[in-house]
Amino acid sequence: MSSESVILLDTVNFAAEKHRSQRRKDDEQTPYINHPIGVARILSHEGGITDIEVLQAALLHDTVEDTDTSIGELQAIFGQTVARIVQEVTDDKSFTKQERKRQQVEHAPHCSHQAKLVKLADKLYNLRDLNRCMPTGWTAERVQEYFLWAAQVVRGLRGTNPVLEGKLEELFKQRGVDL
Ligand SMILES: Nc1nc2c(ncn2[C@@H]2O[C@H](COP(=O)(O)OP(=O)(O)O)[C@@H](OP(=O)(O)OP(=O)(O)O)[C@H]2O)c(=O)[nH]1
Repeated sequence: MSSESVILLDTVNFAAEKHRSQRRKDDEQTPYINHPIGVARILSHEGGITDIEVLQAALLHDTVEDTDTSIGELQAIFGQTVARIVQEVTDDKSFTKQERKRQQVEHAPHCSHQAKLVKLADKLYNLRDLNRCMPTGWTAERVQEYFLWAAQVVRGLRGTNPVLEGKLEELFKQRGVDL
């Protein structure tokens, strides 16, 4: 097995252990790990990304925001670059949800190219997931609001990956949202 395959298996195993008890918000309570794996797969299979550190960061992108993982832990195990990308895509949960949403829009254009890739794939996954089924308790209005907000973030990520941006643009168009 190639050393990169070994690294990716180690990374996905770390993420799976960290997200072990978490579920998505859909009625089926899909295991949360499906999301980071899907984000990494979008990058490799649709975005044509082979940069292993971007793929690792995608697998780990919610570990600091949503589990007990620290950036220092990621740095020690996976190195400085992977930890830095994850840091860039991690919301500061000490702020209100509204403020975090505002910060994502403001920060998107200033992220590194690697972090922008992870953010694009993350949004693509979540928007497709919303088209697949509504999270428990969500209304059609909340879904539309998420699309509108996501478009603001994606506007700040333009010029990063034409394929992913094209697919996002199509999803926004279907909802009547201009990019
Ligand atoms: N579409 C969808 N999303 C789900 C599901 N389960 C969990 N999520 C997560 O919910 C978040 C979007 O919901 P919001 O209402 O905006 O945020 P909240 O988590 O603070 O409630 C996203 O996380 P996030 O880290 O806030 O991502 P993002 O909003 O930064 O993209 C998404 O990954 C699901 O079944 N479907």
